[in-house]
Amino acid sequence: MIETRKVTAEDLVDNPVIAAMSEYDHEQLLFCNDNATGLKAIIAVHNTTLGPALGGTRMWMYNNELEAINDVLRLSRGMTYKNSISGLNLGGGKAVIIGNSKTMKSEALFRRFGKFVNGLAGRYITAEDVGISPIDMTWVNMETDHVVGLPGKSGDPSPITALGTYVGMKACAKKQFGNDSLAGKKIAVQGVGHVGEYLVKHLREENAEVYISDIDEGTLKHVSETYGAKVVGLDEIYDIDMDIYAPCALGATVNDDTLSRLKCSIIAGSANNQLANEVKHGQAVLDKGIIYAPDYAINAGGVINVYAELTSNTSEWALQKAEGIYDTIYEIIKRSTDENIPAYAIANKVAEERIAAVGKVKLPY
Ligand SMILES: NC(=O)c1ccc[n+]([C@@H]2O[C@H](COP(=O)([O-])OP(=O)(O)OC[C@H]3O[C@@H](n4cnc5c(N)ncnc54)[C@H](O)[C@@H]3O)[C@@H](O)[C@H]2O)c1
Repeated sequence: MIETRKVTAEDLVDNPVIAAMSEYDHEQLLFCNDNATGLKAIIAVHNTTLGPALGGTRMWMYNNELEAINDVLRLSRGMTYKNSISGLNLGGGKAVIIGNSKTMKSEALFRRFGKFVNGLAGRYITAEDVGISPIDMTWVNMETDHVVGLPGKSGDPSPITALGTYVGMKACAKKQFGNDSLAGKKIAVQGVGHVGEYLVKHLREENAEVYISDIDEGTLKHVSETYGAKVVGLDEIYDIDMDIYAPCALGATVNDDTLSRLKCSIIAGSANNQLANEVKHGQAVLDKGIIYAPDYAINAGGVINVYAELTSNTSEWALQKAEGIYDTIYEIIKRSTDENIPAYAIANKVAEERIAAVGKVKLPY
């Protein structure tokens, strides 16, 4: 997670939006409006030093423009860090469509959005995010080639995200326990949806003792029976005796309350924005001697998957690249321990260092 100071109503009175962009060095913010289709969207290009800005499009009923601006600025910056730390030749971008994803979708709206994306001539490449389905992206694709993750292309990113999370967890085990075996380790996986289920499969194949929770009873029963994982309550999961906590559902589950209860010595999962407050809880985790695998580094399998599609690499290449998350996480947590600096801050530094180094030999895209 990359925290950004939120733009306030006062900022917008005293300063133009561009001042908010300059705070975290965003390159471009494109406001898109089309009365005929009802499209209201914002595309943010944060940084293109490493390559074209890639990041998904989110459709959300924001309460006001300020919320949408804040979200797109924060998310696009996060993509710059994720793409950089993953060693991809991609910058960071994101788009938000302001509207109700249940009632406002149409072919015309997404084709109009696709025209706006196309107008950026490849500086921004879009993909699915919250509120967007594959069919929506096929409509976008009718107007622009700058789309990834289309049906029939690189496919479901969840298995590769789970693989990256699994190997990242093993890297944490190596640092914390002296070897990377997860056999016999007590691991609590919160949320056994697309990524969580594949992760449980890897863990059970290595004979870890796996505990699971999920709000969906059917999913819980399926995963428990298929892999022999033990079901625990939604809140109980924070209190059980465990070695590793793997958040794979919600953000902000590492917070004041849970940190006073968690008995684990590793936090490694696929969920985005795991630390409720990056600075406060990143430091608290370090102080408690817990190894934390920064979320955007450990869950980068999905973006690696679409990068393979973009660069015409094979799925084997993507799998191999995702296995490299082991080394990425190990380097971050080793530096975190050696320098006594929270892991999230080290991850940010590593991402920034790569951008600065490559920036010396390359003009922005
Ligand atoms: N799918 C990917 O490739 C990918 C890539 C990067 C990051 N992520 C992140 O990983 C997480 C999981 O993604 P996913 O694709 O598996 O999503 P998903 O929706 O398929 O699975 C999430 C699961 O969490 C469950 N859940 C919701 N609230 C819960 C709660 N309070 N307690 C326990 N379980 C709860 C849901 O019922 C669901 O089964 C998300 O945070 C997502 O943003 C996913």
